[in-house]
Amino acid sequence: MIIDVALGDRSYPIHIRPGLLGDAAAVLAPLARGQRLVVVTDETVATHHLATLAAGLPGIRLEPIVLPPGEATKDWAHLQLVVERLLDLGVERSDAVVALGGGVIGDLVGFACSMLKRGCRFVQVPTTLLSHVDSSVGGKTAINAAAGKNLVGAFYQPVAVLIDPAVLATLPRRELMAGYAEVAKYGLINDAGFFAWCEANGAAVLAGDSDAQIHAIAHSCRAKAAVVAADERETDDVRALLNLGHTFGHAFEAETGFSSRLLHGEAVALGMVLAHRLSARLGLCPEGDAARVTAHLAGLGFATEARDLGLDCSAARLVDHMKHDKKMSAGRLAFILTRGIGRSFVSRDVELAEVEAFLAGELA
Ligand SMILES: NC(=O)c1ccc[n+]([C@@H]2O[C@H](COP(=O)([O-])OP(=O)(O)OC[C@H]3O[C@@H](n4cnc5c(N)ncnc54)[C@H](O)[C@@H]3O)[C@@H](O)[C@H]2O)c1
Ligand SMILES: O=C(O)C(=O)C[C@@H](O)[C@H](O)[C@H](O)COP(=O)(O)O
Ligand SMILES: [Zn+2]
Repeated sequence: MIIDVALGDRSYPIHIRPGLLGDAAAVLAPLARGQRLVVVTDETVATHHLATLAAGLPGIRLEPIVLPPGEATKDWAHLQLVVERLLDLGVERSDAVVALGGGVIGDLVGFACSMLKRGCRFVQVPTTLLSHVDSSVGGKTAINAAAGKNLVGAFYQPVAVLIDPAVLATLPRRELMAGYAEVAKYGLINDAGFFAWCEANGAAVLAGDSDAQIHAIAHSCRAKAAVVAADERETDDVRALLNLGHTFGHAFEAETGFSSRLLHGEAVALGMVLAHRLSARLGLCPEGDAARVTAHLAGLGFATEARDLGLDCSAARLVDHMKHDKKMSAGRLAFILTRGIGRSFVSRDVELAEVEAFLAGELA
């Protein structure tokens, strides 16, 4: 199956097929200059999947750059390391660098490629559910800064995305769940029917049912491709909806130091619950819808109570993290709220004092 991301002369295909990782020559061989491809990956992904990629590319020499796994790798030091290695390897602008891994590798490598010689091509070969359904598509690339999540980055599109759902067989359940949060997000944003599908099939996705996983991936990629085509640079209050739950989520991630204590998807799951509860408190969303979101995610094993994170911090401190949100403008935060399941919208009417009072209640 191929889904197109329609962006004029920067359009690209998302290929989705079980077994694609070991059979990628048709897409990747034409991108290999001098029969060589540079692949940036992490240690865990290299162990599980690098040999499969290589086996499907006979006659092509892979030059792997292997980084430590985890969110901490999305930092200045590893950005510099990747850029310097790409320069040492003589990567040219017209070369295509392969980002093989989860969202950390995709975000970091995409950003490195955006600046290498003012831009070389890159291919996303995502290996987590989160990167299949979200991070590999749309061209948001970034690293984290001391001040917060994804604060240094660029919009820079890949030339192709290759998704092999079979690689999810080696992904730990906790990581599968983290990706599932971003799947459910598409339903909560603007597709109540898809949220109902998630309620019926979420457990199957997490149990490894390949039909359910492929449906979740394809539906999510189509939804994301449509949003990105409509508002690539998040200027029209369309793409910003993909940030549902992220203003809370990124604050929790910052507070836990971008560590494995709290994964991005786990933070987003809790953040989406809180966005629904805050919307209900503001009289915008039926309490029943907020309860339904909590019930679905809690039923699958997500933490849905901020107080259960064991954070040793005040609501004011979390709001301080939120002040670094990229959706801040003229001192006001654009917050993704909702009128109910599938009815999210961008609000600029939320007072940070109101958010702080709400969070104080959630942490108590
Ligand atoms: N650019 C975007 O639009 C976008 C969207 C959503 C999230 N993100 C970013 O993505 C990052 C999270 O991505 P992630 O959840 O993929 O995390 P990740 O890249 O850290 O991968 C999760 C873990 O799974 C391991 N792994 C990857 N594939 C595997 C496989 N097939 N089998 C076994 N282990 C495997 C990795 O080594 C890592 O330890 C965050 O930094 C987040 O901010 C970006
Ligand atoms: O692609 C987007 O747009 C998103 O917002 C997707 C999010 O899931 C993702 O976490 C993104 O990196 C967050 O973007 P940011 O601009 O808040 O850093
Ligand atoms: Zn996200």
